[in-house]
Amino acid sequence: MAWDEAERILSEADLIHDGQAVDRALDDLASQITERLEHTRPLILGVMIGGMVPAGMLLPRLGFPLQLDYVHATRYRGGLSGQNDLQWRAEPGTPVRDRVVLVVDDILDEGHTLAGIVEALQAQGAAEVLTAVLVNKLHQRKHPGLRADFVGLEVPDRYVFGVGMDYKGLCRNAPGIFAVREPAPATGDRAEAKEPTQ
Ligand SMILES: O=P(O)(O)OC[C@H]1O[C@H](OP(=O)(O)OP(=O)(O)O)[C@H](O)[C@@H]1O
Ligand SMILES: Nc1nc2[nH]cnc2c(=O)[nH]1
Repeated sequence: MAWDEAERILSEADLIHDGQAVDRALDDLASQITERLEHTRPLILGVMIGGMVPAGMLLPRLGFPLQLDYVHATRYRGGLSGQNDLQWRAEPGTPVRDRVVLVVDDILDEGHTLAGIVEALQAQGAAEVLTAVLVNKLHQRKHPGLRADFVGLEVPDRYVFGVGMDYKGLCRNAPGIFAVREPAPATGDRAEAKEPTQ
């Protein structure tokens, strides 16, 4: 575990959304989800590990009958970039056949994790699979056609952590959403960038 490194990264990180913004986003997510799912007796599946924090903050905001369970599927496995394969560590313990299922995760980045989970739940006979993420990362590298049904906040195309999201397995408890500070460009790069174009 990179404890010292994680402390330094947190102290130098840029705050993208503070705790109040996260709370407002969760309120907003909850009202959208309520409008869509309140009469469906849904099965809510938190995606371990990161999804457990936003799922835990979201659930008390949902005032209708629902059932909670989890799946554990991971692509990053403590690293800062995703592997090609989605590793399943726990399939849902509750049968999903004929159920309306809401998958709750912390972040939609390239979308391979959510796509793999949605595909598995559909293959298991779920009646409908919806997805909710606390944050959506803005870039053009998404798994084709992948969008979350409910999105709390947008984040820039940087490595982010906090509210469930980790930095090398740590910092998931940071109370807002932070982005790892990017190193300043090398002097040579800067000089090159300033070079006038002919
Ligand atoms: O959209 P993608 O590019 O597929 O990435 C998003 C996934 O990455 C993180 O999981 P990770 O594999 O790091 O596991 P964790 O929940 O244990 O942090 C996060 O919790 C999402 O599940
Ligand atoms: N913690 C964290 N996990 C991710 N999984 C995919 N993208 C990210 C990210 O930016 N931060």
